[in-house]
Amino acid sequence: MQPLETYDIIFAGGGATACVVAGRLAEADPTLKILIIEAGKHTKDDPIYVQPARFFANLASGGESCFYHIAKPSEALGNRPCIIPSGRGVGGGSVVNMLMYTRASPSDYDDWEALGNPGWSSTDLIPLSNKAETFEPHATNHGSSGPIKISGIAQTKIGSEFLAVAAARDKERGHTQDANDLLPTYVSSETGRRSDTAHHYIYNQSHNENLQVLAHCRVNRIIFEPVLRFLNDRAVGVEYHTAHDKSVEVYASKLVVVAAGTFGSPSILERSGIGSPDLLKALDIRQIVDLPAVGENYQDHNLLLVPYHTSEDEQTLDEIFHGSAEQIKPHADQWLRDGTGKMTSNGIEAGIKIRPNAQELQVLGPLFARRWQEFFVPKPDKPVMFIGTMAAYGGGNSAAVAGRKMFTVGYFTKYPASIGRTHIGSQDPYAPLDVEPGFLNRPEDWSREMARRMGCFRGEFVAEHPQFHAGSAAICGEAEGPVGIDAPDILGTCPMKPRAQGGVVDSKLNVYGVKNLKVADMSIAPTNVGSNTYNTALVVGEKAAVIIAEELGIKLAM
Ligand SMILES: Cc1cc2nc3c(=O)[nH]c(=O)nc-3n(C[C@H](O)[C@H](O)[C@H](O)COP(=O)(O)OP(=O)(O)OC[C@H]3O[C@@H](n4cnc5c(N)ncnc54)[C@H](O)[C@@H]3O)c2cc1C
Repeated sequence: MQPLETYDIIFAGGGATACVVAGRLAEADPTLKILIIEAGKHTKDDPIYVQPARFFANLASGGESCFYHIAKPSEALGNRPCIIPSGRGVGGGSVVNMLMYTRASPSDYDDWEALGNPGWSSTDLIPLSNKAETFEPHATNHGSSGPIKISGIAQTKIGSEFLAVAAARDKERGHTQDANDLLPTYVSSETGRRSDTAHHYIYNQSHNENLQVLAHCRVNRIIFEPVLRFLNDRAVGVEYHTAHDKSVEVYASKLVVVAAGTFGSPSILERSGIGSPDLLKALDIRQIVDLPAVGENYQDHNLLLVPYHTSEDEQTLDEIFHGSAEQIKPHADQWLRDGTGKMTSNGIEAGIKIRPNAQELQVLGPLFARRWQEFFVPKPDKPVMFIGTMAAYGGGNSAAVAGRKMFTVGYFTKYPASIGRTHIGSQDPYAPLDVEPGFLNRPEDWSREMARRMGCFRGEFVAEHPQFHAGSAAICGEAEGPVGIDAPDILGTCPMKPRAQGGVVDSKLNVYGVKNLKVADMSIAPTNVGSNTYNTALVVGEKAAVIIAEELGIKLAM
């Protein structure tokens, strides 16, 4: 790659959303000079990213595919810290995630619009979700020609058994339409490959020399230039550190887009002097904009992965998730031969987005009842939880799978009432962040059980079942050590709202108080969505591309 002297647009961060925006703009106008600066490595054609079933071992390895943010210990988690991963590498979360396909509830986007964001309603955004996808399972109201391929070929029977139990034993349950079935995945049935944004929006345009990606480079701050004295500052470039820790400045004539994700984007803004005056003063950073909402409003889904034993004749993915190179080889060989078999699967084959029945509401008590009445009753498309199966052991104790086959049930709360924050603790772009996710701070955030009724059930893997205080349905156990409880569907730390109501960007994604600076990633989501968040990242990316193309007078493909 021959570096250019200046660029038209620079992306600070090259994750799921950035690749969509940059790829769409480059495709529409190949003369546009675009630079993506990404902290992680290139991911092109690397088996750990493109072979779907390798996602688990890749995450469990604790390697360089993710940032692992260690939060401050909190009372609600028994004074333990929790660890929250976020994607790292070209494609960000889209190359490392669990490949589960679910969509936001329409009312989620309508809530965004109602917060003062014209053009962000479900009527505006669902067509953009369709534009991004080719949805292979037969369904109405989905896309049929987008770059992201969605399929759903079950490799085990565990998902269908789970759905059979739900249908037969839980007749009173409330649920929403998406998802309430076998679960689609971000996998192409034609190739068996993961459908991430790096390969499907960026690497497929490697012939375009004006679309450049710098991997292993960490953006430190935005460079500003005053427009006029006393007037807003204008973003003109970024300063980044190379893998060899050399500091480099690079300039953009039209726009800088911060797209470093829910943790990365507020950090870059704060290091650039945009944030709370108290924090900036304490860290000796020159204030560009007084914007105290930066880094606040952190939201996620709470997830518990609860493992069970199953019978030895059951098909599971344990040999790929936890197996030796020798055990994995036949599956990798089959995948290389014709893109089929267990290597194409994430093992997460069924799920239900559930709402409680009248009896459960009684059990859940008055605190949740208030949240139910105020938040869930007026929006019948919002689930309280997602419950789904994984046809493998979903924990990190390798002894668990020695000689026993396992399955796991995942319990996600979709709209936790608890809200947290993330801020920088120093000017150093490599320093750990001060993260307070707020998990379970509010007692309305709760859980539910099904696995013991499934035919494949052969007992709990007790060591990893949550231990509750007597009489409590919502407090985490008192065991020592860190706890994994986030989904990690992280969002909200640079929310799109009016400035006076705690916003960081306006509905055109412009950062308040400066010019030529936008944020485009899941940090702009002002409120939570009732789905895993990759789909919403695609939507934000497609919408950002439309906004930027309109402003630059570029015609985008519809
Ligand atoms: C482990 C995991 C599992 C998930 N499973 C699912 C799932 O099954 N289904 C689903 O729908 N969603 C899932 N998600 C969520 C989904 O992947 C995210 O919502 C999505 O990736 C968010 O996109 P983003 O653009 O906001 O951020 P990201 O994709 O995280 O991109 C941000 C990028 O910015 C880079 N960056 C950060 N700081 C800097 C810096 N200073 N300089 C340069 N680059 C920087 C990062 O390296 C990263 O590549 C999962 C996420 C994770 C992490």
